[in-house]
Amino acid sequence: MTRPATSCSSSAWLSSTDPVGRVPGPEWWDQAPCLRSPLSRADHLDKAVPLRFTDCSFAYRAGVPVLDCLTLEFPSGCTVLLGPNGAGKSTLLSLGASVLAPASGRVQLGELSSTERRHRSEYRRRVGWLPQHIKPVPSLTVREQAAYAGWLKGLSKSEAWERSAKALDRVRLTELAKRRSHELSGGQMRRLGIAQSLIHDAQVVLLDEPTAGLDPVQRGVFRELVGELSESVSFVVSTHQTEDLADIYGSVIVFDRGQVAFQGSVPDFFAQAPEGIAVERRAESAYRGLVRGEV
Ligand SMILES: Nc1ncnc2c1ncn2[C@@H]1O[C@H](COP(=O)(O)OP(=O)(O)OP(=O)(O)O)[C@@H](O)[C@H]1O
Repeated sequence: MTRPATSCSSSAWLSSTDPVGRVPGPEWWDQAPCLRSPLSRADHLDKAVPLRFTDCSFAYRAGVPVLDCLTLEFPSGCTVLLGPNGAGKSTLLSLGASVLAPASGRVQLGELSSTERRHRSEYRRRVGWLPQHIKPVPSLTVREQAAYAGWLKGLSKSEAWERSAKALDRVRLTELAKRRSHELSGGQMRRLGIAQSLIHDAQVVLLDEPTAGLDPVQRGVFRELVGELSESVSFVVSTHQTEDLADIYGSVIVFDRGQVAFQGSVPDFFAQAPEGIAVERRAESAYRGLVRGEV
């Protein structure tokens, strides 16, 4: 591996020749050596590539399926994924991120398969993912951790370092860039996770409860960020927060017990609520009518 450009050389992370060996990372970073290969410009030309699940089945334990022959295509644009606890939303996003592999069926981004060995690194470069539980990488600063995520997704070290500044700015973490990431609060850590998932210009970004623990101002920042990026990136956002649905998303998927209970536009979703329900209660009412609840 080549050394980074000069402007970056003061950073401990950038001066290491093998950051993968030096830093024990969160689960998706542990796969770094097989993920890492240089990005080309052409990778991001065609943004509107559908993420598709075809006849997908998955179980953590034999005989207890979380997904059973699920077929689902996420539309381009911003999609909100709703569903009760245990419905399988995180599992679905982990399969979409290729952190988990289906027992049968296919997960594809366009023509790329998440499980075919020859497609895997390309697939992972095109998909950004914020897991539900994001961990600090010991000894790295906030900016180093963001840059490290970009490097693992195929950016050069110097490019990852440059882009990390923009990514942190987007989530309003610039002031904390030099702090060790393990010193961040839960909400700040979440914002770092969002920055990491955006740093390499993925085509599809999967965010698992990105606004959990964020204060109202930071939820507003998230809303603006998604609005700003959604012309060039497709988002799938799993959340339990339905208040600002119409302000952020174009489509809604309600997931219940591993199956799609509803898929459609935001107005179609609101139309599921009984007539006469106040505007501010329509999303909650529509949701309640569609799900059977926790398993
Ligand atoms: N690592 C695991 N090992 C065994 N079972 C698991 C594991 N992770 C999730 N499950 C089970 O799989 C099912 C789906 O869980 P999942 O986390 O995907 O749901 P979810 O919709 O994201 O829930 P929540 O809204 O509470 O985050 C649940 O029954 C859960 O108990």
